[in-house]
Amino acid sequence: MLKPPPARLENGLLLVVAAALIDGDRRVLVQQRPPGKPMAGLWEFPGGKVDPGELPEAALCRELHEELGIAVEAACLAPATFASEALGERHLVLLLYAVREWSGVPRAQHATALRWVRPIELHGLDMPPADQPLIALLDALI
Ligand SMILES: Nc1nc2c([nH]c(=O)n2[C@@H]2O[C@H](COP(=O)(O)OP(=O)(O)OP(=O)(O)O)[C@@H](O)[C@H]2O)c(=O)[nH]1
Repeated sequence: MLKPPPARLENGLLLVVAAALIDGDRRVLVQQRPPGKPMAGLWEFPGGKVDPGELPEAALCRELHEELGIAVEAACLAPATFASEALGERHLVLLLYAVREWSGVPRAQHATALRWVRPIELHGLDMPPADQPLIALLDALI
């Protein structure tokens, strides 16, 4: 079945939601983008594009279930920060939520690998350009 195109705001912005899953040791979960996808090999926060007509929080709960096999209540998504960055010919707006409660054990469903890292370690990972400004903010947040 053909997937509907991702949500674009009227002005052409591409809306993406992502989660900083934070565990009891102040570590955050990142996943490695698989081969065949744009930016393959880079580490990112789990998440994805918001579908047409979908609320951002519903999209993120859906993506976390699809990508990690975990269940997250929308009420457990705490707005953390955002990124705004040119992405090829488009412009990406990425909403990052902090998540401290979920059900299940995160396991990579599509990603090449998962890693739990301290915020300081994010500086040493290859991440998409949009994520760079998020790293220092996360350090302060966690
Ligand atoms: N999930 C996620 N996407 C990010 C991050 N940083 C960043 O630039 N992006 C970009 O945001 C877009 C998200 O698209 P995606 O391909 O992961 O979305 P998706 O899961 O809906 O994939 P699909 O289109 O294959 O179904 C990509 O262009 C990705 O490179 C990040 O930290 N997490």
